[in-house]
Amino acid sequence: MESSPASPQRSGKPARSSASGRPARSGSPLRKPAAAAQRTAPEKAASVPVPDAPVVLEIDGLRKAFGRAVAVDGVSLAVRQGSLFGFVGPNGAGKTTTLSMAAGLLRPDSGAVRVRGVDVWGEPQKAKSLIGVLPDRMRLFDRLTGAQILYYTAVLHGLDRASARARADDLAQALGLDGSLERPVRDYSVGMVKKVSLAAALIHSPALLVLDEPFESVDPVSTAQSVDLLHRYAAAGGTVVLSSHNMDLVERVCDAVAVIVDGGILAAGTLDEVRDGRSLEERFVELAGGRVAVEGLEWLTTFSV
Ligand SMILES: Nc1ncnc2c1ncn2[C@@H]1O[C@H](COP(=O)(O)OP(=O)(O)OP(=O)(O)O)[C@@H](O)[C@H]1O
Repeated sequence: MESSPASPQRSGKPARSSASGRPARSGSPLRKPAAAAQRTAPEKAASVPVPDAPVVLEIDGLRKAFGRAVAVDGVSLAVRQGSLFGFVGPNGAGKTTTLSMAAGLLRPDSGAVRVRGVDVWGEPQKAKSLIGVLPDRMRLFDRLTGAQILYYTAVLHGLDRASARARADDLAQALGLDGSLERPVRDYSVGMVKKVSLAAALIHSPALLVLDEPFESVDPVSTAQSVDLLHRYAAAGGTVVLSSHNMDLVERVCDAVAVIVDGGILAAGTLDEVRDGRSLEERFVELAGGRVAVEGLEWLTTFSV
C-alpha cells in the first residue's frame, strides 16, 4: 500500500505522525516525519492497547476526498479486542468520514478496513453482522415506535422474535428508555433518538461497535448508564470505537485514543501515551493548533439598546 501525500500544514501546528497516521512505538506517541520518511512504505499500524488481544478493527491507509477536498488522508489504525477506543478531533477533521468508512457505510477512495479479518467491502454482509453502528445524524423511520425499531433491527440481524423482544426490553431498561418504547420515534427528543440508536447498534451483540458521538445531547444519568453498558460489553470481549468532543468523557471512558486533524492522525496510542503528562483537552488543543487569538468583535460588547 502506498503512503498518501500529507496535507499542507497550518503554521504553528504539530506535524502529522505520518502519512498513514501511525504513532511512534516508544516515547512520545507523536512522530514528526521528514518528507523522506513519508515516502517510505508505512510500518505496521499502531496496536492499541490490550496487549496480545487479537486485533478486531484494522484500518489500513484509508483515503477519501469529496471533490477536490481531501477529508481523510491515509489513516491507519488497529484496535484490539476489549478496547474502548476514542476518536477525537476538531470540527471537520475527518472523524465521521473515517468512522463511516470503518463501518462500511461509505466507500473509501483507497485503503482497506477489516473487522476480525473480514474485508468490510469485500464481504459486506459478513462484515455487517460483526458491526453495530451508530452513525452521525442517525435518521430513523420515525413513524415506528422505539420498540418496533429495535424489534425489526434485531430480526433483520437474524434473531428470533422472542429474543428480539427480550433484548429490546433489556436494552431499554439499561438505557433508561423503558416507558418510551411504545411511543413513535418522531416524538422522541434528540437524546432519546441517540439512546434508541445505541440500543439498535447493540441488539445483535456485535463484535465491534462504531459509535459516532454517542453521548451528544444525552443527559448525564443516561450517559452514565450508557458508559456502564459499554464497559460491560468491552469487559466481556466487545470492542468499541467512538468519537466525541467531550474530552473529560473520553478520558473517563476510553483506554486508547487517536487524534485526527485535517484528515490525518497526529497521535494515537494508549490514553497515557497520547496525553503525554497533560490532560487530554490540553493535548488536544495543542495538537489541533492551539487557541486562535480573536481580534475585532469590539461591537460585541457595545450592547446597543
Ligand atoms: N458528503 C460530503 N460532501 C462534501 N464534503 C464532505 C462530506 N462529508 C464530509 N465532508 C467534508 O469532509 C471533511 C471532514 O468531515 P467530517 O464530517 O468527517 O468531520 P468531523 O471530524 O466528523 O467533524 P465534526 O466534529 O464537525 O462532526 C469536512 O471538511 C467536511 O466538510
